[in-house]
Amino acid sequence: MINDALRESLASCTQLPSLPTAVLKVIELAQDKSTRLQSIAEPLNHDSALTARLISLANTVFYAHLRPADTLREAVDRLGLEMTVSLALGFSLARSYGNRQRSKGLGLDLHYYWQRSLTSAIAAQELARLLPEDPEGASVFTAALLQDIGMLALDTIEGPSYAEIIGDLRRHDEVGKRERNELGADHTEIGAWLAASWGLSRRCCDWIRHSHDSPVGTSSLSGAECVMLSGRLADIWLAGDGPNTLAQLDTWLGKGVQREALLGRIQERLPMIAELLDVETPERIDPQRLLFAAKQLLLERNLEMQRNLQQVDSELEHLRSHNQQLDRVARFDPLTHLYNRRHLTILFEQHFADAKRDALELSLVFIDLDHFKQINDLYGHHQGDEALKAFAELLLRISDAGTVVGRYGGEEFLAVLPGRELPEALAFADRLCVELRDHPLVASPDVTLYVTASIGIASLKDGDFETSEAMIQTADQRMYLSKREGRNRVTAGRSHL
Ligand SMILES: Nc1nc2c(ncn2[C@@H]2O[C@H](COP(=O)(O)OP(=O)(O)OP(=O)(O)O)[C@@H](O)[C@H]2O)c(=O)[nH]1
Repeated sequence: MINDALRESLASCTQLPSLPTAVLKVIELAQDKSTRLQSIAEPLNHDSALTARLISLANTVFYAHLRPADTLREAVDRLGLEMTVSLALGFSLARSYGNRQRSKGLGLDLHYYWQRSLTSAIAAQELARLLPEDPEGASVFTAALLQDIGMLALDTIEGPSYAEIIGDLRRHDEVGKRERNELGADHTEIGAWLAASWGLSRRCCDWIRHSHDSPVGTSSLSGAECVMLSGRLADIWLAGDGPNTLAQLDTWLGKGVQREALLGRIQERLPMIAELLDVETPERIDPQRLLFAAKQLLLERNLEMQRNLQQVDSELEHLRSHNQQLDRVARFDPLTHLYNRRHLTILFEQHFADAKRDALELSLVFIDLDHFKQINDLYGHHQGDEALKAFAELLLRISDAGTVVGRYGGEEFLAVLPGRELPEALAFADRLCVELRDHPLVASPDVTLYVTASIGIASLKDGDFETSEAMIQTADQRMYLSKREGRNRVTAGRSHL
């Protein structure tokens, strides 16, 4: 979108790039389907310089006939309607705009500008010719030739500051970005607007507007896409980094396009159109060498990408293992490797909710080791730790697959028995007490350590608990009762409270 201020400047500017009446007339005639090819020649006949150029162009090898064309009518006949219009247009603009600006010695490098425009135009047309269906080569020629015409308009409005704003002409992608930032619109929009004001077809204006977009990348290119790629192809000659430009183009050109043939044909045609527009032919390139260098570049990039991918893979692996570690820290007790209090509570809440919903049994065994402070005091903290670890192993050993055990606090443990009633929970607690009685928790050459436990049991059916916390609290109170009554015992059910 062109902003209001810019639109006003464009509307009030009397010096915008313009076309002679004869060329405007030709454009108008060309829009009319009933126009006979020959009537196109009439308005142009008065422009002797243009006439001479068109005739000489029509006699080049590209439009070769047995007999040379002597008149403009014959030249138009050979060149065809669109091509005549295109060349008349380019010639008139290059003639008037090029000279004026060069004499001032300010602003845009017009010589470079016209070299790029004409190379683009030829590139678009040659690209279109290589495709299985030619999307009207002459039309793409016009749109590609005029794709940057908006730059001339912006240069006229902004004066010498325009060249400063857009910076290095060789970095064409940057030009559009800078125009949008600094002036509120880029030259493709202005160019489309200008082309519409000259009466060029809607399709041509659209192609100019989208000339700097990227192709969508389907198997074959459209006319619009030939125009989109034309400036980038021109940069192979003009931006000073052919292999890189060619490598960037590679994916868009696709398999169907013979690159060497394409570059060769563009190069062959450059001198003749350069002469018509009165600019120097861009320096020749060696397509074969350039393609080889581009291929090397692509290979290097491929390798670089593979290296990056490998790095990303190993970083991902590292993150994954770090996450696993974090997950372990969040769920497990570092000393005993049993579930920690937080995770144990979550799991119990889930079992409690399931049991409530499906009217299932659920029992909870609250275990507190007896006189643990004394163990630490007598044998040292390290032996205390060993005892806790051994107790955790014992818990796991006597638990079946459905039982969930964890460390609830310092020397407190919980066993959650889903689907189990009070008698089964009692059996579990008794087994635990028997194991503790019969086997020392620590048996090293220095220490033999027997530990007892005080246990409280709560079963869902027996308690009518509203919440999981209430059930834990009851089991805890019953464990406390076991302590009060002399430790090393199990308390379960109401009768014990
Ligand atoms: N070695 C070791 N000791 C711990 C750990 N966590 C808690 N303890 C100790 O466990 C002891 C618990 O002491 P108390 O709450 O007084 O209970 P108790 O000595 O077991 O006595 P009762 O519970 O009344 O039988 C404290 O001395 C804590 O330091 C641990 O990870 N390692």
